Amino acid sequence: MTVPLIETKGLTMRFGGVVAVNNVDFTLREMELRCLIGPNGAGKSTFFKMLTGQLTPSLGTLLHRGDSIAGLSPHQIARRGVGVKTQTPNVFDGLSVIENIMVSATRLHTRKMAREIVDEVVARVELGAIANRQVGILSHGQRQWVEIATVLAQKPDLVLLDEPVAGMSDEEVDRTAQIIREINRERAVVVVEHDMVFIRKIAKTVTVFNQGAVLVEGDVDAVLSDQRVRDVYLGKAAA
Ligand SMILES: Nc1ncnc2c1ncn2[C@@H]1O[C@H](COP(=O)(O)OP(=O)(O)OP(=O)(O)O)[C@@H](O)[C@H]1O
Repeated sequence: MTVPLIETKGLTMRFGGVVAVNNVDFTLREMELRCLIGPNGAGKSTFFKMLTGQLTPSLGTLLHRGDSIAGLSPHQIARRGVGVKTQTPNVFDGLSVIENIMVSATRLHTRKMAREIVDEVVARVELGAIANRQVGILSHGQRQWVEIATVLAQKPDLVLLDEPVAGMSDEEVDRTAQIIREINRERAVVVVEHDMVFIRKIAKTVTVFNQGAVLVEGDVDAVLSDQRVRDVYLGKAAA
């Protein structure tokens, strides 16, 4: 049997008396694209932060290619090939697009290799037209794409994206969906997102969280038409 890229068993996170993530079993295969959805407070961000090393699980196992990563720092997890785009901005406004990607690439690679990576990532995310612009003057969508490019510059095998289309226009959402599909040609991707239109554009398999646990998981069409999902989430969120 092949070892999963990520596997959790009984993963649990408590904040005092609040059980934010409760006994979650989750498996992600190499090259998979998985969307995590669920209503506010369902535990998606907490689960995501355990994968990235921002939070240390209270209980349970968390494996990356069979090795425990529970308690490793975000930097150690990044070195294992897990790239993360959080909701918090992580680019330098005063630097150009290329400079930002270079800074990120040189964190994990030699300068010579970083230069090659910058060219590859600029092409992959189609940032050539704005490559020399200062990030501070870019539109919201363009900034998000630069953020994604800085994640790709670390050459991860797994890309974790927390609400990548929040605040984007319809065109920007379309473009982001394209970028994510492109990334998924070579890498596994986990996306936490609220935007159902976007989920339908990119998702194959969806995991629905509710009250800290996995409510249902499966093919996007089956999941989004599941009555239990509609009751907890779509009934309120989708028109
Ligand atoms: N640092 C913290 N301290 C205490 N409680 C927390 C903390 N972080 C999250 N929680 C609680 O854990 C539960 C799950 O929150 P979480 O942010 O993971 O949900 P979510 O599904 O990501 O929600 P949203 O879609 O609103 O981002 C909530 O009840 C939240 O209030």
